[in-house]
Amino acid sequence: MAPGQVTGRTRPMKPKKQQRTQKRKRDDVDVEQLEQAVSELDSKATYTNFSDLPLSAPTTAGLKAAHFSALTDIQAKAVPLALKGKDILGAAKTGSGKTLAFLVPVLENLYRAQCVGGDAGLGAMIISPTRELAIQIFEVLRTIGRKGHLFAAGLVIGGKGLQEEQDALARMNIVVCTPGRILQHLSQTAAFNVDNLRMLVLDEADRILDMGFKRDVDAILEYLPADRQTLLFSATQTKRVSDLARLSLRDPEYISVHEAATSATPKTLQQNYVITPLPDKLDTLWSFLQTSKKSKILVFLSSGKQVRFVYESFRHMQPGIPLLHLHGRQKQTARLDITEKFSRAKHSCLFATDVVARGLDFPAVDWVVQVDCPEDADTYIHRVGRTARYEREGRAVLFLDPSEEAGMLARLEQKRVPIERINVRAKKQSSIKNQLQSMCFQDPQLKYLGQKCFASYARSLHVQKDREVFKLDQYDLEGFAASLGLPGAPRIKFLKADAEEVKRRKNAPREAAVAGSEDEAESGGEEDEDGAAKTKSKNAVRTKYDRMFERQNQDVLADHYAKMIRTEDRNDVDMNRLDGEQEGDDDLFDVKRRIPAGDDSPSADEDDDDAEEDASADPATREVEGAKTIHIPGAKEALILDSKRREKMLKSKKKLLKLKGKGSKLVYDDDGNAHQIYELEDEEAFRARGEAGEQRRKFVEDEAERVRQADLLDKELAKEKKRSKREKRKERERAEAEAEGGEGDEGGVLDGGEEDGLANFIADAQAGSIDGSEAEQEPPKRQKKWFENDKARERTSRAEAAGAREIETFDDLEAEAARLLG
Ligand SMILES: Nc1ncnc2c1ncn2[C@@H]1O[C@H](COP(=O)(O)OP(=O)(O)OP(=O)(O)O)[C@@H](O)[C@H]1O
Repeated sequence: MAPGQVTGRTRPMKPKKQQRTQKRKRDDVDVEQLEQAVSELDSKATYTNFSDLPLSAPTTAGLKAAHFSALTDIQAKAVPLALKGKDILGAAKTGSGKTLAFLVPVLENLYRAQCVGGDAGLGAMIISPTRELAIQIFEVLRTIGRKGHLFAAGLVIGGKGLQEEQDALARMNIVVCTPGRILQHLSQTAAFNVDNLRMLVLDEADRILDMGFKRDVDAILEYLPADRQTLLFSATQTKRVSDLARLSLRDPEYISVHEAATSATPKTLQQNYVITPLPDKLDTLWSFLQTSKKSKILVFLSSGKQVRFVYESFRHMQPGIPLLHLHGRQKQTARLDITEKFSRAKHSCLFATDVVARGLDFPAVDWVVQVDCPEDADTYIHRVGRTARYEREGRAVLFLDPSEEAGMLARLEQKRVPIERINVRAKKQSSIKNQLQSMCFQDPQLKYLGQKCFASYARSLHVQKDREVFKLDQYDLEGFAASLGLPGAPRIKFLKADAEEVKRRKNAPREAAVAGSEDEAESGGEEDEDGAAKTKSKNAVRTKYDRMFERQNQDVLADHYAKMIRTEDRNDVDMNRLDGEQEGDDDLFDVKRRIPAGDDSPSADEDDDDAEEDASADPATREVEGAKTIHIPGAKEALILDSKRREKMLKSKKKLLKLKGKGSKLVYDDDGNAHQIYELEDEEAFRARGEAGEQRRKFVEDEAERVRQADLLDKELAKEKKRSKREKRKERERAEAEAEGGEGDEGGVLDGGEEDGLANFIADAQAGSIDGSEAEQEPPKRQKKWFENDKARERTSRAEAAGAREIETFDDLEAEAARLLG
């Protein structure tokens, strides 16, 4: 089988094509025999090997080449039924071979239907919730289809040019895809014809049918012919009647390999949990890595921001095991690269979101560590299923906050997940809190990541549906912030439920924009992190303001933005919130839209991105009394919003700075803690040191002594300076004297050393005199000074000339002085 391959019919037949045609003729005979054998197949019988089933020669050869011979439980039950054209809901444990349970029937049913080549059109569509899983399914399809099948198969998951995919789609017989991208083609690619579709497969069906993909899947189903075979597979299967109705299943067979089993997870998987209060989670994780350096570990965290922070901070601390990280916000190429690296690695630790929780078949994972509690038992089952695959051994450990223990254990018990508590050995437990703190202090980027990590974790807790497991008020969030190395918990604002309606009305324009974009996401979005459909606009025009207000966690400050805000306590990032708003502690983040007075539709300069950032992010902008007065922290007075010019001013960082007061100076101690220059001492500590008068006297004495010592030092330094000055002068005089003594001695004069300038000047003068041409000349006339007339200058010159001639000794000088005075 060649992916994306198509045969042309207008050109003369090449030898290869001839061979193919002959092969097809042979296949026709095969097909008839196979049809007969399949119709006689007893779907209730127990089959143990692939060779027991009526499979085509290419499939048999492909399976053999990949060393698949014995059927797994799910394969033994599902394949015969699927070969007979039945709709199937297949549920089996993770790693039990569900992929082959649907791929073998896909190849076989299309083969028997001779759905091959460009004219046959698309015969089978296999939908996966994530790109990584789609790629993996496609690889397995290639592996077992490469021995003689002529289907054109393709992968449509985005990340490539749309045009490229469009061209290939028109010729495909089998497509493996993600919901968002295939829907995009169904609605945009004219040549993509699905009228002949015979089989639809949903891998991780429960995930694909849940709310995140609902709109996409419903829209896809609209395009597909109703007369088709549908196969649904998952480790946690849906049996909801509404889902089955949506898919128009025809008398489906429900095959559950779980139901007979005592547990929903593989027998070879050892599962434990440890009670770790939220603030100690990273310490426990670090300690775990320190004791498992020779393992392959997959660590699940609840969001991409958590993943980034843990990866970046742990990387700096050099844990002694190669680290990788994967989340939905990474570029597709990077994601693939990391997936491959982790697959190949022998010892490595991958920090990841639930984007890798389902279906991925990383070889030989030793440990699955769930640092953040999964949202439900199904997610737990999929996560731990990344280890102990297909009869291999594996271990899983779940970190639970004390408040999560009872609720989560009850959920796991309901799903028949056997899990036991273990304790962390105190001896092995080490703390990285101080290291994280100093790293966050030194690296503002890391601190910013930490803030975002905190906010996203708090948000993830808040949006959890299962309130019996996730009790928001029982988490030590302050301690958690400290454990991330943050100087305090970024304050996250939760709305009060009853205040929600008021806010909704106030924020109506934003909500409309967000709702619009969500619609888009569900109908045309691509998968983003954690497998959720990503917002993607197609028809609605979204301005940058819409995007701006959709942003989450605006209350966590970016560095540049934090600098603009005067706070008593810099950790309290939510200090400058709207006046009069009440603090709630049990509801959603408040992402408050700040509406300029008298203008609901943003009118600022669309090109000024900085301005947009500042204006959007600045919680210091307040709405007071109908949003007419704005208070800028640090500004002397409130700013009245009475014109567009003033509004603009608020959007310019530079202008905003002008309105602000100056910051106060801080000094940092050796541990990196900031202090005011003069800080009041703790009163108790002060009293403990003795009576105030005595302390004062001692202070004065000490200071006097310090001043005396400093004075002595100063005097010594001054003396030293004087001495060296004197020596330098003497040195210079000596050099001058030597130079004068050596006049006429050419070598001596020109070898000026330190006093080159002087030596050269003398040499020039000599050259003039040797030349002789100007020997008898008068010295050049000096410039007239501003107070001299011509006569006065003449007089002075004569006197100078006379003086110059006569004064040679001290006696001459005295005589001249007497002459002048007399
Ligand atoms: N018949 C078989 N013989 C030997 N190995 C098999 C067989 N079927 C599947 N495997 C192997 O078992 C592993 C798990 O298979 P697969 O990925 O299909 O599991 P799964 O049930 O889809 O798991 P998940 O629920 O996590 O998606 C793979 O490495 C695959 O190669």
